[in-house]
Amino acid sequence: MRHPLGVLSGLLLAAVVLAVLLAPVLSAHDPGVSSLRDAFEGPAAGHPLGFDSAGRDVLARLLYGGRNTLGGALIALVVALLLGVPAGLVAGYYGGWFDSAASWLVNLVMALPAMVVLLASRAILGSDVWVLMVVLGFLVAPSFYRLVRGIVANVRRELYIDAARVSGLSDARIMARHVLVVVRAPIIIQVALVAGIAIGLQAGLEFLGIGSGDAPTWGAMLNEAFKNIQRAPMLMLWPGLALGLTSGALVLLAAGLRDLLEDRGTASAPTRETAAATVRAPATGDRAAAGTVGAPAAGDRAELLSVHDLAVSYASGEVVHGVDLDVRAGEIVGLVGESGSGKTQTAFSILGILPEGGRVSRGSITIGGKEIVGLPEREHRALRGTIVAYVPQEPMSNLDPAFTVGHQLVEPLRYKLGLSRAAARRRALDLLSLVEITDPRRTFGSYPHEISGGMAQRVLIAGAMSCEPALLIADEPTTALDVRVQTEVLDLLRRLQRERDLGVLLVTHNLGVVADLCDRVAVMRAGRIVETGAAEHVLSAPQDPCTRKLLAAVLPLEVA
Ligand SMILES: Nc1ncnc2c1ncn2[C@@H]1O[C@H](COP(=O)(O)OP(=O)(O)OP(=O)(O)O)[C@@H](O)[C@H]1O
Repeated sequence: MRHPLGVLSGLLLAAVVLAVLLAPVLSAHDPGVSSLRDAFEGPAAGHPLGFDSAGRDVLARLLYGGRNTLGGALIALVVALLLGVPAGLVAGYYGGWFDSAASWLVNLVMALPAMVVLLASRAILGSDVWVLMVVLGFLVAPSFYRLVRGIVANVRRELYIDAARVSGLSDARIMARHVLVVVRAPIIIQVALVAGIAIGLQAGLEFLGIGSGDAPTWGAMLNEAFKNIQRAPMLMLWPGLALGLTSGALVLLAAGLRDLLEDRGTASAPTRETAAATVRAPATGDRAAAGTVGAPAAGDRAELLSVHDLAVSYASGEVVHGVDLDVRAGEIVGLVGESGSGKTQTAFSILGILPEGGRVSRGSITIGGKEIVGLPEREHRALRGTIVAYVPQEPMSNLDPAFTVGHQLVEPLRYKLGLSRAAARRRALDLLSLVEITDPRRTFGSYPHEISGGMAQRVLIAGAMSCEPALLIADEPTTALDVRVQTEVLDLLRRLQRERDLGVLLVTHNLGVVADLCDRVAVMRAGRIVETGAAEHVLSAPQDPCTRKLLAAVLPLEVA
């Protein structure tokens, strides 16, 4: 109702579609039966729009013709959607050879003039209007492909997509849940525009006399009326009006949809209320059951994480050169080093999410005794979230802005642990309490932009803890937060480690954080570990110049 023009065009389209569907009810006449006696006769009883040049009822032809015209456009649309959208999704998400091949093909198709191809198709495939509409679908599919590919390629780079991968969701799920939701609105708008184009092209073909000829369509009616324009000009009016109003309504509807759907804030408001209302529904108090789910106690493992002689290489060369690192259950190990020293590359190797082009070129990584170098992606994914979890650096950009916090917590619980919707919601609320969020219900129903950075980081820690992992990798978990919140989040990590016997690998460049939290520390420089030992020992008697430099960076703070 906020967009009257959109509503009006929507209603007009609905009326046209309804009239066309109800053709047998609205007109008692056969659109093909002619009575030459009545040719060019004006309106008469039972024939409100009169007769055409062959003495056929104009209203019947208009209604039945609408079926063919709109049906033809629908076929073209469905073909275009089926070809363009999946191809665009795959090309945008994965890139690579498929993207190159599909983009090449799309450029080729777009270079062809549609009318000429349709004329040639008619010569080869015959005059069946439905077949021509399938060809038209092929010709307009590139507009969907380009639209979807462009958006998906952008969304693919968002951190929340990486976060979803890290939490162990499969590509298909990520595409369905996080990517499709972003392309949905533009696709709907494009559908309205392409429908208008398809109707126009189809009518154009029929007007030129290249369509099926015998079946009534609005374009064929125009063609016939045009031949007799001197004698009965009114015959042009009805199909012209039908085509003009339908195409115009589609364009206006597309504009209205664009105004509403592409303005996220306004469009998502109702959903948000619905989501919040669901969350506020009375919850059953059974929280104990949820606590039983998860991996076996981490303390059973002798060595939780063991990295030996790890090397990471890109085409440009080796960036991590033989790193050794161990994390035991219940231990917090700091991995420190200046920017570019290889901390993140080491952490990503453990998570099995090295960026494209990067690979573990040497060495071994075992988690709970299991070798993970060379593990198929499927098995690696099964480990992520459940055995090893990840807390990323920038909390805000790792939450999907299109979903509530609750939804993002519930999703992995349902699909990784197989919990029912209600059980997953209870567990998500428990997790929010676990990370000391004061009003879990409210946060559960909030969208990421409605919570603070500190809360977002707690939510991500809750998410990481959701499947009770044995090992947590936290990459600079406090850099984006102010000092007070930093302390709170660090306290929270310490508490979780103590209570749950969690092994934590804390990636940071801040030796202050290490002093505060870590049992042991490994210092990296230029892709190598240059110093390692008990945190207390390393901090009180640093051997390596790099450690001394990092230490000097935090000392002024301590003095202050
Ligand atoms: N995609 C990539 N291709 C090639 N080299 C890369 C790539 N990503 C990182 N590197 C290189 O790997 C090295 C280590 O980077 P890494 O991100 O692990 O550093 P870091 O210690 O985590 O730094 P920061 O604290 O700034 O995040 C850097 O020299 C960087 O140039």
